[in-house]
Amino acid sequence: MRIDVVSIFPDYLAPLDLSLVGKARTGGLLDLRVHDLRDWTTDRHRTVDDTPFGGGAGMVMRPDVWGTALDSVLDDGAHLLVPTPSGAPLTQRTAERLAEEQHLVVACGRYEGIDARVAEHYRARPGVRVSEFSIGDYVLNGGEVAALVLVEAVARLLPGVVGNPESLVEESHGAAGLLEYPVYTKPPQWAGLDVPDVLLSGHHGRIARWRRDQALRRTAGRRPDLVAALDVAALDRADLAT
Ligand SMILES: N#Cc1c(-c2ccc3ccn(Cc4ccccn4)c3c2)n[nH]c1N
Repeated sequence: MRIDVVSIFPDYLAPLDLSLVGKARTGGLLDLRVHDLRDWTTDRHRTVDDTPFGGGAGMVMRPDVWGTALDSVLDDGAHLLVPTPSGAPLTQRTAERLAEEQHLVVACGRYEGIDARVAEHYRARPGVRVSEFSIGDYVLNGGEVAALVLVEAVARLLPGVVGNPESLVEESHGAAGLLEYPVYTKPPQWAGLDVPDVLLSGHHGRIARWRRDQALRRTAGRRPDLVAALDVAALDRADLAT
């Protein structure tokens, strides 16, 4: 998979040189290219923004600079992803679908956002899909943090990136749509607190049922919205697998 990220702060994406994503890059599993939007400016001041039509506070990113940049990195079949507070929620299901694709291009806006004609222009281009997404109901200063989130959420799903693929199934928002159960490790006693006895029992069936019960309780308590969407069939399949 190839992912291009375009930003006026390319150093913001430096953490993608680290850990699993960094290993995926050096191992050839992920071709990640980070670009400075200002490389496509033509004026002495390398200007990327201007005042908004219709007035209002802040500045808007110019469509012409973005158009030159995206024409340079987009190819047929690419999926243009634009982080924005007004975007569709980025979910695990979205990440799973994106991990199946060949080429993602993430356009990181700043200021009050990117001129709306940019997304409109590329939606009209045959062979290019455009998705505006959001990583949560809070306001950030730009799209770079969202790009970090998206790249990590997608890269970890690529074959060979995570050591034990089975770990991708049980985690929060995994196949059954439940939040993850609580996890414990040594020492068995810490700060006057014990590990639940069932986890020391060696009885795999009981452990699996306890974990599913804990996941259900957590999901009902913290994310009642997910309970309504629970895939009971997937839950039963997960149960049968234990
Ligand atoms: N994903 C995501 C985001 C963003 C986000 C993404 C891109 C940009 C480009 C500029 N800004 C600042 C800004 C502030 C106010 C109104 C418009 N724009 C961004 C914010 N905020 N919160 C999320 N979950």
